[in-house]
Amino acid sequence: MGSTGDSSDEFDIIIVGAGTSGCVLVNRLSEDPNVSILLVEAGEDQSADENVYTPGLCTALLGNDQYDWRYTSEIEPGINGRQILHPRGKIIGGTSSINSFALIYPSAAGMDAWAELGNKGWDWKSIQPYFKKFQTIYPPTPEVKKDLHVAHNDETIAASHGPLKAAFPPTVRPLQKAWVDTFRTLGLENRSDPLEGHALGGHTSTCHISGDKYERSHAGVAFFNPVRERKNVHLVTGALVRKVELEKQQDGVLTATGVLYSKNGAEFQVKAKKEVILASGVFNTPQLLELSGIGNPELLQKHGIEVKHANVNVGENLQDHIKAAISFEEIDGYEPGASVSSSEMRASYEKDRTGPWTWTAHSFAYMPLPPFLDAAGKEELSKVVEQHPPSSGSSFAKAQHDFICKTTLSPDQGTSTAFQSRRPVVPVKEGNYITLSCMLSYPLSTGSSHIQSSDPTTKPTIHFNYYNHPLDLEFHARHVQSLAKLAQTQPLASFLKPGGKTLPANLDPTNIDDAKEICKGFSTTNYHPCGTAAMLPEAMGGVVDERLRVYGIGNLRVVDASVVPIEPRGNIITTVYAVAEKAADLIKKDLGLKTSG
Ligand SMILES: Cc1cc2nc3c(=O)[nH]c(=O)nc-3n(C[C@H](O)[C@H](O)[C@H](O)COP(=O)(O)OP(=O)(O)OC[C@H]3O[C@@H](n4cnc5c(N)ncnc54)[C@H](O)[C@@H]3O)c2cc1C
Repeated sequence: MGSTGDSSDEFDIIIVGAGTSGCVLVNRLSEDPNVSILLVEAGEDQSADENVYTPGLCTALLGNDQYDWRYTSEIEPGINGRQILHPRGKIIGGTSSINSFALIYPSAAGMDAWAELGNKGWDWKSIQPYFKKFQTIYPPTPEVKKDLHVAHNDETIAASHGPLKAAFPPTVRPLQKAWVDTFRTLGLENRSDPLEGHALGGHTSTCHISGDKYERSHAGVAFFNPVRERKNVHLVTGALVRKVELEKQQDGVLTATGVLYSKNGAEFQVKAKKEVILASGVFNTPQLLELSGIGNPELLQKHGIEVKHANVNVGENLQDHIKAAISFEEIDGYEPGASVSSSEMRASYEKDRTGPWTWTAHSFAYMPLPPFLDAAGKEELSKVVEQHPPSSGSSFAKAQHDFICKTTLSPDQGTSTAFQSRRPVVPVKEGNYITLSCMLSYPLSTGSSHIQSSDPTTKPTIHFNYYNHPLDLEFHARHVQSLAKLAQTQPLASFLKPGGKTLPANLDPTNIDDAKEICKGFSTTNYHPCGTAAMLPEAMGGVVDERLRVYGIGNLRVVDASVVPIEPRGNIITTVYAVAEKAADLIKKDLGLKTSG
């Protein structure tokens, strides 16, 4: 690995952010030994830290300055004025190094909707191969395969051949089995390989945990470590990029020529001969664009930043997956794991990678709404949709609205991702609970993330506008009602105490108004913000084109969750990896880079 930090340094490509996307890019682009790449990361390499690599210790990472940027939303009127904490990884591997491991997949219809917005080459058929390219899936044991009715095709597992390691749980707990069996009772067992884009119903997800050592497989260990010794790869950590340098070229095109970063109190200017790529994440990427003079002129002028290129779309279109939950008191005597002390858990994990610290349970479902409604409920849902046309006249809002409403009315499309966990939805003094959650897959509400100062160390102002679009609350409350039905279905029902308590107390989810109160009063983020530098035609709200080039600027791209125009159905990281893999191919082609293998 080469040295950096010298103000005279010059590279072919500078990637800002060694996070989920940045690590994929440096791995793939450095396959060409003739291209020099600098990766600039604000955090440090903490892959050897037990909180990072031990699945069972992952909660220690959140809200801790050592690993987390610790963002917070502004007051959100739609959720009773609450503010929501938004962790983001400040560490090699970025948010993949602090997240919750679940690998859930988008729907073919959802990806096709991206293409229909004008993004040529981003339909499901074109992007699907990249979901296999980024990972290697360890096959489940025969017992796990049988008990969990695993739907992943053996061919898919065999064909996955990428750096990220993904695995099924090593053992099956009774509640995990009950989860998939409950969906079988409802006729909603998922029989479709989730990587085929048509999954529907209950299943157990894989996690990005290595199936041999039971350690977190994050972008840093999977994508960056194998290439860090390449002579053309250069890394600087603890370095905050303050802005992208832009210069007008002889042909009149405003072009990215490098970045300015600070480290240990000193500033460094580094040049990029070919490209600067922002992979800094959903809040920091728009912040860097704005600090560099690309954004809404009014906002930039307010903060004394020279307007280099006006684009009011920068930092807009922020979307997130919000989740609501109900907790049910569990039967007496079912408390798996509760009898094992943390010193015992540590001992078994350290000795031979066994015990509860190896895994975090991931019982998921791609939940359609209509199968949980009776005839009157379906009719009512259709009426609700008719009463709420697109909220603004923009062509993006109309296209987004049409796609989401059509999908929500379909019995064959999962429009919430449901899962079970053990943490009660509100803190309780006593009792054991099973919590069923549902995350609204396709939100219509959009918000923004913008600078509030020209100082790069000041956090941006983040507004999600949760439930700002009335249909989000209508749809989400009905999904909450589905959870109540799920809880009454066997075998899950047999784990819940008959007549036991439910949380939040005094709200009856079978009543739609109470279900809405559960959403407004208790829902929180599922941590998948996206969309702040959206890949869309500029007139529709775009910041980058379908080759992820920033409009109006030469040699500048964005590759991270910011470019996602419409939230994917499931948890977002599989899509982030697939987008980064596809972006690497686009960049190689555009720059004429060689590919190995
Ligand atoms: C608590 C939590 C749990 C989650 N669980 C899941 C899950 O189970 N499944 C799932 O699919 N998704 C999950 N996610 C979401 C998922 O992990 C993220 O969406 C994804 O990792 C984002 O990748 P990215 O490349 O956009 O950005 P990141 O991975 O965040 O990378 C951005 C990088 O840029 C660096 N950076 C930023 N600004 C600068 C700057 N100015 N100078 C230098 N470096 C900079 C950052 O430090 C970081 O390393 C979770 C997220 C959180 C917070």
